Amino acid sequence: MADRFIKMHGLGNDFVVIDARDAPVEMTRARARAIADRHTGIGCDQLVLLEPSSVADLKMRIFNADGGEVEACGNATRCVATLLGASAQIETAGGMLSVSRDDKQAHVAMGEPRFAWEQIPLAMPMATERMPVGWSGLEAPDAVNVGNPHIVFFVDNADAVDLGLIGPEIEVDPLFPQRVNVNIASVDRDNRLKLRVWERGAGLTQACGTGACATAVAAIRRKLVQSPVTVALPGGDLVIAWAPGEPIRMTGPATRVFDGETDWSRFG
Ligand SMILES: N[C@H](CCC[C@H](N)C(=O)O)C(=O)O
Repeated sequence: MADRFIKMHGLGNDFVVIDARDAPVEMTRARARAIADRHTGIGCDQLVLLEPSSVADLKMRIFNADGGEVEACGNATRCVATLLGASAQIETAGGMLSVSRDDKQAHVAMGEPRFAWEQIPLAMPMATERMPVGWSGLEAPDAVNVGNPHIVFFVDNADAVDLGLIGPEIEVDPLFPQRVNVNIASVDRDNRLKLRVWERGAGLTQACGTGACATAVAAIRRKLVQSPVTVALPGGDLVIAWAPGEPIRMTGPATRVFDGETDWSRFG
């Protein structure tokens, strides 16, 4: 019997979504990597597996293109929100998420950000604002956990940084025991951030929802912008709202591209 999937994207960050709520699909690192492969598989930045939940409308599991299972994916959360009712709860490894949708946008409460070095996590005690570290001229970043680990550098022009070169180096630096998503941001014009992201386990993507959340939180803390802030990614804009003590709220589009069928036993 053919297995169904839905190809979706959030601002060009693309997903293969498998709804396994009625029939389990065994997912391994090798199978996730094989499905995500853009040459020999279906192709996506992340694979999203939906399973039954005893505490929410469903459980969302996220696998990066390298096969690694991770805690959070903001763009995928908006996509999954459009498969549910007007409002819903989604259980993830990074925490419980409240989502809602209208005919154009999806809205996600991403939980509260965490800032302590052991919550990022870092390999040693360290201030996580204007950290005393640097790579190839990128200095004094902020580290934020928004369900998954992010490091945020603020520069004069985000487009002037060769993120394809420096991103993979920082991603695997021993300072980050679970690796890290690397964000390069600049204040674009009044109250708007330009953001480029090297994603842990996926590389350069058109957009990163959790990256936009982490960057907006760091910029609001530094008083570079005020909440709500527009974050301009290569694939388009997200609006992020946050104040200390509150969950991060993200709003943006989600696109269903096509429905497909395959046999998962072919992969991995
Ligand atoms: N690469 C991320 C997962 C996907 C995040 C991104 N696609 C988003 O929209 O948040 C990580 O390893 O934590």
